[in-house]
Amino acid sequence: MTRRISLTQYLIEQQRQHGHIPQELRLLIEVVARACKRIAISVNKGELGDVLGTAGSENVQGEVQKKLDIIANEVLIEANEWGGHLAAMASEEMEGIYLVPNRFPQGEYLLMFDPLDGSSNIDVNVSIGTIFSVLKKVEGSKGVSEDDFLQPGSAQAAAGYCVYGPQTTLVLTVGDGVAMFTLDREQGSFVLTHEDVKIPEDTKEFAINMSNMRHWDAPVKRYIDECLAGEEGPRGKNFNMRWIASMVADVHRILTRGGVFMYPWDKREPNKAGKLRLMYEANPMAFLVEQAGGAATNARERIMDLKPGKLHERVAVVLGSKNEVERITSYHLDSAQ
Ligand SMILES: O=P(O)(O)OC[C@H]1O[C@](O)(COP(=O)(O)O)[C@@H](O)[C@@H]1O
Ligand SMILES: [Mg+2]
Ligand SMILES: [Mg+2]
Repeated sequence: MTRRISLTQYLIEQQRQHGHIPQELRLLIEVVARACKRIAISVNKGELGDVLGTAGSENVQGEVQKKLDIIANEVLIEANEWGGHLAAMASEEMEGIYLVPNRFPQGEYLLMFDPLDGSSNIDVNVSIGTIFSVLKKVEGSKGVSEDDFLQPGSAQAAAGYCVYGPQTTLVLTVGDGVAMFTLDREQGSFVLTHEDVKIPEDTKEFAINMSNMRHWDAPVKRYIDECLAGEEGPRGKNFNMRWIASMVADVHRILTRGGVFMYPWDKREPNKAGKLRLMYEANPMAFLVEQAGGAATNARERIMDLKPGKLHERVAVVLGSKNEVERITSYHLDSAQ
């Protein structure tokens, strides 16, 4: 039975008893959680809050922005800029980094986020989320520039997401396993509902957008063909498939019952490494998945070892149940020889 303590109590334990996090990081995470509560309120209002539909603008990646993409971005910035623990922020929805203005207290941390993940699901009332990643400014560096953000995922001090689904659930790691907190709307607080989350090493469930099959690379096709062959095929077991098209919701299912998620490189845009973004989608999810005993690669290398070249860098993603991720990665490495 999981202890029913609040996010605040959990973080105080992490700070005081286990010495895993400094006070500034605890307070920063609490501010992010408060922002997620505000976003959850907007998400829940839907049509009534005039938050659905497009905003009529494009982000730096050339994607049409939804109203909620912009609302969630503003909520996260407003909540965090006066917190006093941050030097700068970066977001999917902003081209450059956002320096905390001088009128606010300055801190040592850098916060990155995908304010609203699963944008195509907003208007159809399907689970969406917010993904975040926390880094520390490199010691001794004066001021803050984009270069300060370009650290590998292994340097993350904390990472998590909040999924706005049938329940609003915040999932967090500070490098000491993964914990899940469900929002108690009456109390207005996140309550611990799963501690020490573990992803089973094996699975019979995969997640991939099958409509891209004709664009895949041979090792991806080989892996999925083998899954589809079921009991009669080389795997000797039947596989199930799920694709929610919100990475947050797909990863949440994997953290809950296992599975493998893939958004591989494909031939549609051969010059891009993948669709998903390294710094504020792949790295935080990789940190969570590894902390839960799973694995995360770009089909060849560990995602958290990659040294980012730019803020909005893209990456191929294979994550989830360890043995399955290792299999897919080995198919890619074999084909390169
Ligand atoms: O529509 P597709 O190509 O299946 O892509 C779905 C993927 O795109 C994303 O929605 C991208 O995230 P954003 O909504 O933040 O741009 C992922 O959450 C999801 O896994
Ligand atoms: Mg996203
Ligand atoms: Mg987004």
